[in-house]
Amino acid sequence: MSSPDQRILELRGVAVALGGRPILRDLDLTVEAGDVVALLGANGSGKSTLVKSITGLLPLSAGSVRLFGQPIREFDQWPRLGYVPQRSTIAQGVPSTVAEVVSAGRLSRRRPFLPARAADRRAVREALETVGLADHAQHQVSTLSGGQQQRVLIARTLAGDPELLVLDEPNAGVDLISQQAIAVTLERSARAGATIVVVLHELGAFAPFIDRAVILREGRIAYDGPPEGAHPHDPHGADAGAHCTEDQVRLAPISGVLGEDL
Ligand SMILES: Nc1ncnc2c1ncn2[C@@H]1O[C@H](COP(=O)(O)OP(=O)(O)OP(=O)(O)O)[C@@H](O)[C@H]1O
Repeated sequence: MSSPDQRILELRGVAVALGGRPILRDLDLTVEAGDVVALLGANGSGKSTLVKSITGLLPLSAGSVRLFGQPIREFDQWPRLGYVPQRSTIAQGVPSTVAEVVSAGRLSRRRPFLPARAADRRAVREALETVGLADHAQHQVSTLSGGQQQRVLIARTLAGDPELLVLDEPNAGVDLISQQAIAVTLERSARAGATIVVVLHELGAFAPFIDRAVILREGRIAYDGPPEGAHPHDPHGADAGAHCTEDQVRLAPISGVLGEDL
C-alpha cells in the first residue's frame, strides 16, 4: 500500500457523462510517483475523457480526483502538471517560431512581468534539445511536419518542468522518426523521475519504458497491471466479455500492443 504522499493521482468512483450519456463509470485509479502508465483501449472507450478529467477540463458527475494529494477543486499547483492534448494544428493562427511556442510553456514558472532568466532560457533550450528540434528554434511552426509540431507541443510542456506529464495520443498522425524522438523524450523524462500517463493505441516504441498498462473498456478499467500480464482471453483482462467479431475487431489494436492474437 503506498503512502499518501507518493500518490500523484487518485481517482475514486469517478463517473463522467457527456451529452447526457455515461462515458466513465465508477472508475478507481491510483498513480504513484515515478509510475509510467500507458492508457490503452478501443476507440471511444473513454481515454481522452479520462485524461481531461484528470486535468480538470471536464467536470465529474460522481466521485473524486486528487492531484498531488489535493482535491482537484482546491488544487492550485498547476505548474506541477504538464498536459499535452491530442494534437490540433498549431500552425494556423498567429505565426510563431518554435522557440516562441516552447517559451510559452515556461510562463507558469517565470516571475511575472520580468524578462526571462537564464534558467528560463536554459529550460527552453533543453526542452528543444530533448525533442531533437534545437536546430529548428527560429523556424516558423507552420513550416514543420505534423510530427515535428507534436514534438514542439511536448517541448512546450517539458519547458515548464512538470512532475506529472499527461499526454493524449502523442503518436497520432506522427511519422516514425518523430514517434521515435517522442519515445526517447519520454524515456528520458521517466528516467529523470517524472510520473507519466500517456494515452496510446499501441505501445510501439514506448514499450521498453512503460511499466504499467491500464486498459479502458466502455468507460471502465478492464485491466491494470504490467503490459505483458494482460491476456486477451483472461475473463478479467483486456478482452473481458468480448464475444463477437465486432469486439474482436475493436480490441485488435490492444491485442497487438500486448503481442497476442485474438
Ligand atoms: N463532447 C461530447 N459529447 C458527447 N459525447 C462525447 C463528447 N466527447 C466524446 N464523446 C463520446 O465519448 C466517448 C468516449 O470518447 P473519448 O474521446 O474519451 O474516447 P477515446 O477512448 O479517447 O477514443 P479515441 O481513441 O477514438 O480517441 C465516445 O463515444 C465519444 O463519442
